[in-house]
Amino acid sequence: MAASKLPVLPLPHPSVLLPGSRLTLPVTNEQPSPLPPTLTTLISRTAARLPAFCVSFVPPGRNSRQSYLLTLHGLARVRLLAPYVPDPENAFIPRDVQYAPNSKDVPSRKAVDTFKQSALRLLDRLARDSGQQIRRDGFHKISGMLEDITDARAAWIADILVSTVNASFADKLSILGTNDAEARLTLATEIFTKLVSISEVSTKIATQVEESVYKQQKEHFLRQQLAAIHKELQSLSSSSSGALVDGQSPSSELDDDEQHEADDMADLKRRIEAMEPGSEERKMGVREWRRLKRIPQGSVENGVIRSYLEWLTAIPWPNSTLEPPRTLQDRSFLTAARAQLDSDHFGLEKIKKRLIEYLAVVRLKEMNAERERLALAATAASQEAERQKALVIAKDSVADGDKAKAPPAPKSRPVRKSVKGPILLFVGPPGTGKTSLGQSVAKALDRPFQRISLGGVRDEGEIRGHRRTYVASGPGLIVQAMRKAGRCDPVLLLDEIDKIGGSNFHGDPSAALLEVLDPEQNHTFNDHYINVPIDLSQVLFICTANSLETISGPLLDRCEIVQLSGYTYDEKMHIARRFLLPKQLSANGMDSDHVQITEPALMTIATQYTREAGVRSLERAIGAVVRYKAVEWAEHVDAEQESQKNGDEDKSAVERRGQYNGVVEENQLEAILGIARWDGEEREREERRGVVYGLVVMGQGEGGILPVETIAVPGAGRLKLTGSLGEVIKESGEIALSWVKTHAYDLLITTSRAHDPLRVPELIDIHLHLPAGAQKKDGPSAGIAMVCAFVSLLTGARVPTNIAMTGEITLRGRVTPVGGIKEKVLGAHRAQITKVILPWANRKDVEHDVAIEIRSVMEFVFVRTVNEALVAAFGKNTLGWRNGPLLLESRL
Ligand SMILES: Nc1ncnc2c1ncn2[C@@H]1O[C@H](COP(=O)(O)OP(=O)(O)OP(=O)(O)O)[C@@H](O)[C@H]1O
Repeated sequence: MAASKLPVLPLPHPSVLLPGSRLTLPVTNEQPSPLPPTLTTLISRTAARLPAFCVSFVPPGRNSRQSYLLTLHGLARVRLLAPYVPDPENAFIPRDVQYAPNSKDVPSRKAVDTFKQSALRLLDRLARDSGQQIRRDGFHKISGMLEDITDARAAWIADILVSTVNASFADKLSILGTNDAEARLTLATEIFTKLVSISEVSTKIATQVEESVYKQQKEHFLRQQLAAIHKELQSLSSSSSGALVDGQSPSSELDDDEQHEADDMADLKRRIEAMEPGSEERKMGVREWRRLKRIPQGSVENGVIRSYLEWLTAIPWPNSTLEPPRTLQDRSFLTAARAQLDSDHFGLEKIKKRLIEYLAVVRLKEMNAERERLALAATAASQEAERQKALVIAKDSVADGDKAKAPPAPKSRPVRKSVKGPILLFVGPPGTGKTSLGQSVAKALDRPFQRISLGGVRDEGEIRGHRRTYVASGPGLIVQAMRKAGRCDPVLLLDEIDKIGGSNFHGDPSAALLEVLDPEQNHTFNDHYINVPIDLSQVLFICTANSLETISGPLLDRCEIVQLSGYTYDEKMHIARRFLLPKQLSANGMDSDHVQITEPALMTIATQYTREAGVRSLERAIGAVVRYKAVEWAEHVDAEQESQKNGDEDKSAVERRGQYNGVVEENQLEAILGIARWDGEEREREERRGVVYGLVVMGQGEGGILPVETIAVPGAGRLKLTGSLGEVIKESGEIALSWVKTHAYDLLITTSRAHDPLRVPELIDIHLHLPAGAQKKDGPSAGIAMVCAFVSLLTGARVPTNIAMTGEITLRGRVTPVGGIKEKVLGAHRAQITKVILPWANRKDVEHDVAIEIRSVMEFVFVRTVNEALVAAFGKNTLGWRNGPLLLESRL
């Protein structure tokens, strides 16, 4: 390593001079500024034998403010032996340096090849990215040189390339500090690869930005053009129509898009301004309005915000100025409510009584709340007066130079207290008037009524709305109903809450419903779309369900259950005459002069064309009859008019069609409604061995009869149960069979107490089936029916088909009470059962719930034990009791 002395010139940051490359710096006449020494590169044209770089000066032109240009040419690598300390006296004193040894090793082929590849790729990229032809040519020239270069010269060209390609300061420094040729090539390869990828990424980003800008510009440009075309067309059409209609241009509502757009926006703005100052909803409205103004019209985002604002401003937000309906304050409120309920519904006395109690509670609460409101308003008014007084004093004192503080303004939005009673839940079969009772309550309270159907709702979002990030998102059912109601205190009927889905991967709709119904939470109900807490505390919720089984415990907990059962035929007759027929007549443009349905005809419609607990099918059938008569009437009127037109001679048209007769008789029903659906069913119900009729309440809450069928088949002494039975009903079957087996000897089925009737005299299986297999059945109430069926099968005695029964049994042979007595008895009555066997403990239910007209036409036998049930079912002397039936007490 050769040592020498050379003068040192510090370069300004971030210049680095590499061997083989050139650097031009401006130099002023003044003293050089103390720039931080970056690299010690040596200078001397005269003093050194092996100079590190050559210099050339370009003197300034005539303008003396121009500086000299100093061009430096790098020659070799040298190391400064002592730290550089600038000497203010003499900037160019020679210092001790050491030349880097001349690397004799030729770098490996592989290193040279990869270096060349990376360098060529980089040069190619730079040439492509470069805007100037001259620079592009320069890069191509270097590429050409690079391809011809020898391996020994590769490291030399690496130095030149690194200083040419805009490498970073750190990279240039590390190249300068690496003397070994192979190491330098590897380093240069890394630098070039890095630069290529940086260039690729920045080109990509630049292209994307360019594209989006281009798109926006294009959209803007096209919109401008479109507007200009519209304008041009408008002026054309107005000038041409002006020529036609005396200077007046008829404008269609479809023409003036821009005007309507402006009107809509102004309307939206007005609605936001009308929101209560300082409220959450107003803040949100203002925020979104500002966003809307920033986003170009016609863009997707613009539409999304617009429809959000439409919703936000359409919700009836609680307002302190909203007056509660005066109806509640009226002294005759309860009498009027009673009259309303009576005018809308027949019967339902207990339910109406309960509703009147409910309305009385609502009224009391409202009156209390009103009193509190008045007291609050009085306090607020006196506070305001105080404030005004204080304000005047404060102003005076400010005028006097005294900086007294003005008293704070009172808080906005006084909260209106909730005035609702408990949440009512109407439970009962379809068509029993649950929805229409809700409507009557709303009418009585003089509030808007909205019905929300929850049947089949599986997605929480349907109740709570979907977040605005979803495509085509919108608010949930509650907010939709509130908007339609248009007031913050409507009556909302949540229909079919028993059909709402539970927790699944779409969330938990019933949990959302819980929040809606919970008075503790519903003053801040959160709809995901609206995203501002909504106060539902003024809403009166009424729920309906067909059965209570599928309603979750917490939901039931919040509700007060009001049970509606089916109607008797007698009630149906009244409802049909007083409500359904007049409703259908007016719906079909007829009146009672034109259609009269006779009493027997109406009864036939109710008994043979419909078999339901409610009156919906009955209403439909009556509607069909009325429509049929409406067609006849219309034809008759046409024929009359025709004859009048043709003069009196031509009466044949009317005669041809016959005279119109508005009376509907029983014998015309088949022509109008078709063959009766239930006719003859009773005849099918023939007495059979092993078949007994039980009483059930079905999924819709409707009572009816269900045959319990048994047969004996060759087998292994087992019981087989079919008919989509649940666990409880299966166990009931086992208990019934065990009881029969235990008493087989007493019932003369076997000849010894030790014999099993399923094994002696023959080995058999008993198959018990409950038809209507598609319907899931469960519950213990078929116990006595099963015992009777087994006894009938094994003894051959039969139970008459006019008898039906229900009751749970214990292993000791006791009959215990069951539920749904009213529905079951009504169902039995509809099915023309005349004798019903029921548990003794259910006497009170019959007494309280079953209408007197039903009790008077049906026989009720209340039994305490299975023995009594058997006597009631088979008759006193049918079964051959070994020791007399009443002596038979269970031995268990
Ligand atoms: N007691 C009654 N008096 C007069 N009309 C009645 C009575 N009960 C039901 N209706 C009429 O029967 C029709 C069906 O009643 P509604 O729609 O209220 O049944 P629902 O119990 O709500 O049935 P669903 O469970 O299917 O919703 C309505 O037109 C209603 O006015």
